Amino acid sequence: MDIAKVIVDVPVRSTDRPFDYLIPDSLKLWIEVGSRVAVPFGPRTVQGFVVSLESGETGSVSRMKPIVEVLDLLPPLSPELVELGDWMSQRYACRRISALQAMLPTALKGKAERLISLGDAEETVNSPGDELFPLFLEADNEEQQITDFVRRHGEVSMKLLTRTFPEAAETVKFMVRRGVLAESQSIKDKMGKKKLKAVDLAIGLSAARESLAGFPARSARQKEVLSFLIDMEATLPMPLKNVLSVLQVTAGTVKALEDKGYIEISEIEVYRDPYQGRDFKPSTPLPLTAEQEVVYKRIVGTVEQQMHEVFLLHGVTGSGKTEIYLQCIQRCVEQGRQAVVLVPEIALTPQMVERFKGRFGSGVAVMHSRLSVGERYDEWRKIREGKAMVAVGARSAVFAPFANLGLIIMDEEHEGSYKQEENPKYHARDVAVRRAEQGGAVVILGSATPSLESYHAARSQSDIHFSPILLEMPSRALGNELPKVAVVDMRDELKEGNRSMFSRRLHAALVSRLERGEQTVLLLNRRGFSTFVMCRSCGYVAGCPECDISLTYHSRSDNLRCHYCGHAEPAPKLCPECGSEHIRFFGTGTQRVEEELGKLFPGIRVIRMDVDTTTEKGSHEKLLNQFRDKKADVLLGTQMVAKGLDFPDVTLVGVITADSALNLPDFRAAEKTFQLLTQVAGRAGRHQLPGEVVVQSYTPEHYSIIHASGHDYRSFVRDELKHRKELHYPPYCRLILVTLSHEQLPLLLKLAENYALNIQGKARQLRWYGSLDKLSSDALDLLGPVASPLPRLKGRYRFQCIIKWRGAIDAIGLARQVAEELEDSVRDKGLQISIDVDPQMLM
Ligand SMILES: Nc1ncnc2c1ncn2[C@@H]1O[C@H](COP(=O)(O)OP(=O)(O)OP(=O)(O)O)[C@@H](O)[C@H]1O
Ligand SMILES: [Zn+2]
Repeated sequence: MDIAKVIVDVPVRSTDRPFDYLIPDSLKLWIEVGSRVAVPFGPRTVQGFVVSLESGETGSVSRMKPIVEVLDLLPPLSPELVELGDWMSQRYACRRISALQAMLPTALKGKAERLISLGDAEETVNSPGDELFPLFLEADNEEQQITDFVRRHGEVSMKLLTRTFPEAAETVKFMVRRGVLAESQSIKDKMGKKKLKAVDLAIGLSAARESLAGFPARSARQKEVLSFLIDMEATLPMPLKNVLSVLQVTAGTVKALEDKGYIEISEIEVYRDPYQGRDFKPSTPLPLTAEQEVVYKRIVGTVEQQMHEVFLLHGVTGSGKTEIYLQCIQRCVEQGRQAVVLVPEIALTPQMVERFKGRFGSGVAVMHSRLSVGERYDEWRKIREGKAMVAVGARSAVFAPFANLGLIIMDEEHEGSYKQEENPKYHARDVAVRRAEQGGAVVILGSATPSLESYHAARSQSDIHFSPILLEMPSRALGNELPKVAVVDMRDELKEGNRSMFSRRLHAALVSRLERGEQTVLLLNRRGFSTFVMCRSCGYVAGCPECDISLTYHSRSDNLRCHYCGHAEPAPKLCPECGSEHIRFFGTGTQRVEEELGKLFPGIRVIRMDVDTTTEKGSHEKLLNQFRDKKADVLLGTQMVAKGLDFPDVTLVGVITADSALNLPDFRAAEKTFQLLTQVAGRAGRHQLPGEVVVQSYTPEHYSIIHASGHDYRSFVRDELKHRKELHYPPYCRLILVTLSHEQLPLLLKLAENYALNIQGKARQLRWYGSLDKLSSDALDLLGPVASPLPRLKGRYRFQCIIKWRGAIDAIGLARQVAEELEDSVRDKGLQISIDVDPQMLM
């Protein structure tokens, strides 16, 4: 094998294919499928990934450029992941490089760096013993200083060189041209490995013991260090800073011991552990309930056979799904295979992590966005280097580089956050199923409210995505009832003169919890709300000058911000349109609810959890711990409070407005409302004390609210599927959202119409175009073009088309092909086309 096919990191469409490179003999041992390499590309050196190896004919090989270097000892990608990347690029109409990069931690997004070393000319002049000619090394000669500096380092980055010699750029260029210095390029990672000075014994243990006697009183401190190291022999090498802090000695003392040859100080590589110093309460497997036992047996049988299968575990809140996950993982690990647990980002609570770390200890790697770049890199390396058996993480953990993955669990599988909204726009559920198929692994999709796509696929064995086996757990593990849910019609409250955001029912329920010392969770469904600024006199609404959406008021900084482009401006005191002072902030923010609570219940202790109070690292955990330790009566928050919490003293859950999201232009609005209400209701009464739920609504007659209050998933599914079928929405077809954007509106309009016409024309030729009414047939339909719900973003106008399709046709390929043809046909590079396959948001 002397040719490597490489996908290069150059973000244009024309490079979205493998390029051939020669593998130099010196690198033959190191290059595998999945290796990350530096390769020449035009005048530059870029990063790339080896996707296959071939032997070439002599003629073609001689013209190829060689690979410059291999960037890692272990290839960061496995052949399996490379193949998965290939699949993703077709499934999501994305570039292969972006699929591969999505699999790796940010730390490995290497960028080219200019390196300077000694050139041939310099070596012939100076190398025959320049110590013989000290006079030539005059320090005031800039060229000579630079040469010396480069010689001392062997190779230096241009960055370091210009930092040391600020005026050097011109001189270096001149020297490179004369061949005195040579320039090359290499790839430098964003983040290096963390190294630490560590102390170890340099002589044998018994020799060290004997030498203790030889220390005079003057070196008593050194003796102390040495005898300490002898005692701690089992944990050597030990970080130097620990020795210094434990013994309160200076670095000089330790250095003196090193000079005498007793010990050695060297650099060791350490993992940055985000959970360092934390004790997790060890847990052991619980005896399973009868319901759990049936489900466990069914899944674990397949795990033991190492076969591929997808299970949809529909278990009500508190049914003990997590215990099933834990025991299945245990079986998987006992077989020498590894497991991935996916949880939605906001459900990645410390409580969740604790349950896995408590069972599997340090064999658990945790990956989520709150970790620093370095921490994430090190958790990833723990997996790659075989030091972890279980990975718990948000959506991208589906790419955890395990060598022999046996089980992928996706908790709360219905969550929209499993879909990535930037390129590559993948859904972790589909990627998980595909990855498990490749490697003969089991997938468990767990939820109290499965997505309609998964549930429908399980029941009808439809071929839209995959065909999971449905397993159900209808009762709670601890035997207690699901909480009673009361729905309050807020229109009646208003009619009867209650203008507060709390209904009388919720108010009374809160009072009784405060009296009994029990706890309450309050949910403010913020989807669909915004705290925008409006003038009560003229109706002016403050909007973003770039994006055509209203600005959001942030009270902390007293300014207005655009959530799409980041534009910020001071909050106005007077209306810029009419000059009126009656310009106010609208919408119900968590802060306003908190203020209201304070007024209604003096002395009430509230913990507010939302994006504002959880920006700092660890703040989420701190707030939850305070609540668990009963330092507050009420936990008030957005969606964050709805998931995964399991606190024994929570007996009341209140939902301030259940239906705020029902009117969004989103065909999943009812499903999301139902899911959120069911999830949050499930936080109440999970242990001994019975729970109560109060849901406030302006449309209590809506079926999503009625069925959520009855904990009636099946009826909800029945009603919702009826709508989906009538209106041709998933799961009865699939969608592709195509968004075209350009700075010039008239041109964009023309291009968007072209796009739609071309799709329709081609579909007609292929005999795909037609009605989606006939359920069984291949069909494709196109809606639009229409202005996007966000018609302008960052100064660009946006139009969208929605492709609806069904059957065994390559609609994704068509959407992509037509987009590329359109891009090629316009010379103007200002056109951008984004393709979102199976979109979660139609915005
Ligand atoms: N077999 C068992 N024996 C005793 N207690 C159990 C058992 N299984 C689960 N539990 C307990 O029941 C409670 C609910 O379980 P768990 O949190 O796993 O439910 P869940 O299905 O994941 O719920 P949710 O979907 O609401 O997050 C927990 O306190 C858990 O410790
Ligand atoms: Zn904006």
